[in-house]
Amino acid sequence: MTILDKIVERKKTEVAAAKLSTPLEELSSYPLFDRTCYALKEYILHPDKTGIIAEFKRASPSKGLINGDVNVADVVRGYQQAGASAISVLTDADFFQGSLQDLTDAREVLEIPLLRKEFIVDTYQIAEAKAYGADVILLIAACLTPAQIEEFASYAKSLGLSVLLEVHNEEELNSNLAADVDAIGVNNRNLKDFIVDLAHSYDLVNKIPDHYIKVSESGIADPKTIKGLKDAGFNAFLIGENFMKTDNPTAAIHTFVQQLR
Ligand SMILES: O=C(O)c1ccccc1NCC(=O)[C@H](O)[C@H](O)COP(=O)(O)O
Repeated sequence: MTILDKIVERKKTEVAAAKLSTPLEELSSYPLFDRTCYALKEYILHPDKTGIIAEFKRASPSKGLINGDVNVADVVRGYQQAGASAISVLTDADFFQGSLQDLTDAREVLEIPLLRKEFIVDTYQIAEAKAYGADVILLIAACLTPAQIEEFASYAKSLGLSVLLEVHNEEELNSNLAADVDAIGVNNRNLKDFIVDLAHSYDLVNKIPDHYIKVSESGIADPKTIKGLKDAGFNAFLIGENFMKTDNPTAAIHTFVQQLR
């Protein structure tokens, strides 16, 4: 069993418990459920922004603890001030030490799109994303069937959320080009063995239809890499560990962004 299989198994149990403790009708009465979301496409394509989707990530299966001594609101506020186009917050507790509270704490200080970075296996988690403050959800092709991706993307759209579809290879890309997806992310990290290789982005960029926002995800640690990915056709860059592993993620993103200009 791979880590990804274990995460997905754990998610199914977690969702079943959440549905019992907070039924969907209750979620939809949460104050944050009734709001207009920030549209991912608009912020990624905005000329004053960097295209960076900066991620708040305390820990990961591949690296263990990355940074246990950080405040989510302080970090994401700093990311926003540095010119991030959007923010990603991991909400998984068992493998990434995240929470839905982190998502809400981030929402309170942001005026740019907020991605719930989660392993979505059920539409319930999409409603939960909206109720706790997200504007964008992630659908991971390696965890879902093409029919689920269509259904989940359509449900997210009905709630006004943007949808980022994550793929790792050409087969996942070609089987899942759903109409309600806004952005396609190529994860440079293989979620089964954690090997990171930017070649995945370069191999797939021209195969992604141009009406989708194109995002390169994982393993980005050098501003020069962004220049190369932009020249190849990417609009956005998901970066977590490179900022989070430092003592001061806000200072790290500021320095990184200055080197982009
Ligand atoms: O990061 C991991 O170890 C990981 C393991 C298993 C499933 C997902 C995982 N990460 C999620 C992500 O996709 C990254 O957090 C995101 O792309 C940022 O990557 P990085 O800049 O390398 O932190």
